[in-house]
Amino acid sequence: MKLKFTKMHGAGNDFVVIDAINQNIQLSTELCRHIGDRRFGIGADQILVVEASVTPDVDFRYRIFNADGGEVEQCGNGSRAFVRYVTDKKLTDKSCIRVETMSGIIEPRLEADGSITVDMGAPVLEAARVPADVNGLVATPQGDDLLWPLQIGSKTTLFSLVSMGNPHAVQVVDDIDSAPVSQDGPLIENHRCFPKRINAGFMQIINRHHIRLRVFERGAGETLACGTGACAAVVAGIRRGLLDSPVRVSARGGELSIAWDGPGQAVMLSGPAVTVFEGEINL
Ligand SMILES: N[C@@H](CCC[C@H](N)C(=O)O)C(=O)O
Repeated sequence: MKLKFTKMHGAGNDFVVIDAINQNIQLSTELCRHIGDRRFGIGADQILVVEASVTPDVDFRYRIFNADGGEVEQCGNGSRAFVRYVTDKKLTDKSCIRVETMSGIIEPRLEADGSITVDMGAPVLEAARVPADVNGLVATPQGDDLLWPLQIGSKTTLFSLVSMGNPHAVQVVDDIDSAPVSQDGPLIENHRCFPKRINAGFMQIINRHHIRLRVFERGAGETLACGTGACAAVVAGIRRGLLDSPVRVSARGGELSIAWDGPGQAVMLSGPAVTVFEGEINL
């Protein structure tokens, strides 16, 4: 079988995007792993699948698979790539579209200047709903925020737990370049407190409107940028009184911008979405 695809990225977080409206494709875990493989397949952090929605008033269904083949709830950078894709492929002529994901509806908007802003919905801040099993742990109150002390290797680290539809554990570090991302990332991702595993964010605060961020993503390893990770880090930083909206997020692969007005409000994510090439793969 031949499958047409488009290779895209958002701030270096790269995707294989597949049109499942005009192509008949059944994606298995194995197939996603093969497509995501950088040596034997095409190579990507995530595989994004564009489907028609069956829900009234919703334009598309958007499915997200990590490079390890697991289907996940949300992908912020992918949602911008999704909009660029459906617009360029003329699958819609709307500038504001409603997209169904595993974790609910998101509303990305194509701005007049070509940039894309996504209403990512309100963050979930209760640890149990992230989900995290923190029974027995003592949370550290900081204002109205809670920091959870987790044993990572031989040390105890304080984490903010945030769900943007997908789970994030965010810690503040002094220096992002020397942060133990590759060493601690897998330990955090697979920590026994996180029944669905977790994305591990390492945030360095530059000033109240600017952070540097690295994310060890669940199912993909460290990526050059993580959109939901940027949302989660900014939400955590604002709740701890360390940041003010809007916040510029410098990732290794590019810049994102996050705005959030506080609990119960939607997080707005802006950033680039770029098409790299089109191709066809024999499967
Ligand atoms: N790169 C993404 C997040 C993709 C999913 C994540 N790895 C997970 O497993 O939750 C983004 O830009 O948000």
